[in-house]
Order: sequence, then structure tokens, then C-alpha cells
Amino acid sequence: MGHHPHQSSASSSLTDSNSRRVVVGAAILDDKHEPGQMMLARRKAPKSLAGYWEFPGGKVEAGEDLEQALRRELQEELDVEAEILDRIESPEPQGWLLGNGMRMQVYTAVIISGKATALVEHDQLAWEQLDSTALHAFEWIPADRPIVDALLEQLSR
Ligand SMILES: Nc1nc2c([nH]c(=O)n2[C@H]2C[C@H](O)[C@@H](COP(=O)(O)OP(=O)(O)OP(=O)(O)O)O2)c(=O)[nH]1
Repeated sequence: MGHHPHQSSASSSLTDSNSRRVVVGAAILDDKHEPGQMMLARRKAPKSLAGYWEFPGGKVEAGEDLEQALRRELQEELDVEAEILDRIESPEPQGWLLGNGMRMQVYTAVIISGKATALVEHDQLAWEQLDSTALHAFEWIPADRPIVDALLEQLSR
């Protein structure tokens, strides 16, 4: 009895679809100083999210800081080297609340090397004007829509 609680809490931190893991995402811009377009990516999996558009990115791994994690994800998912620019300010400092209870921090970024390619996570990439109507015409993961608005607001400052 004495050992059980310890064991289960140690393993749950690795195996839960836990709400503590942080997600990082990128609003990839076409130009660092005068952005006109951003890139969106359409998910292939899981089934519940397949077909929805998102900010490319993923979960931060142990030992990484957020920007390192994001650069790694962009390399793995899109085969590009990226420079991370600014954090999109979120209502709470921990980041944007996602549908599954996780938090996501989103950064603007530019590609510094390579041509973005949909590899395993996505089946389509799109460049779109930084315009509210144009961007909201895509079927985003619902939790991402307020982030799109905050991005546009922040870029217009
Ligand atoms: N990458 C990304 N994930 C998002 C966005 N919006 C949103 O709700 N999510 C959710 C979907 C997933 O549940 C989670 C991110 O997980 P992921 O599957 O992209 O992470 P990962 O690449 O590290 O994959 P894995 O190791 O879990 O297989 O956050 C978004 O804009 N970008």
C-alpha cells in the first residue's frame, strides 16, 4: 500500500495525456520586417483533428526550452530551419488553453533555410494573407481562432 501512490504518480507523469505538457506553435511569416502572409498546416492525425488547420508545432520535450522545442518541431514536421521572433501574447502567461486542457505558446517565426514541405504530421500547407477574413475562412482547430485574432492584432501594433 505504501508504495502504490508513489509508483502511480511517477508513471502517470510519463503516460497520461497529461494537461501539464506544454505545446508550442509557430505563426510562420513570409518576411521578418514586413510580413504579408503566414503559413498554415492541415493535420493528418489524430482522427479527431484530421482536416483541421493549425500552427505547426508540437509538445515540448524534457530538457528543452520552448524555442528549442519549436525549432525542432519545425525541422521535423516541415524540414526547415526557423528563426523564432516574438511570442504572441496570451491572456494568461502559461499560454493559450487548448481543447484538451494543454497550454500552447505561439511565436512568430521566419524560415531561414529550406523549403517547407508537409512531411508526416500534415497533408497540406498553405500561405495566406494576414487578413482576418482570409484566415478565418480556413477550418482551424477551434482553440486556435482567438490566437489568429491576437496575432493579427499584435502585428498591427
Ligand atoms: N501543433 C499544434 N497543436 C495544436 C494546435 N492547436 C491545438 O489545439 N493543438 C493540440 C493538438 C494536440 O493535441 C496538441 C499538440 O500535439 P502534437 O500531436 O502536435 O504534438 P507532437 O508533434 O509533439 O506529437 P506527439 O509527440 O504527441 O505524437 O495540441 C496548433 O495550432 N498546433
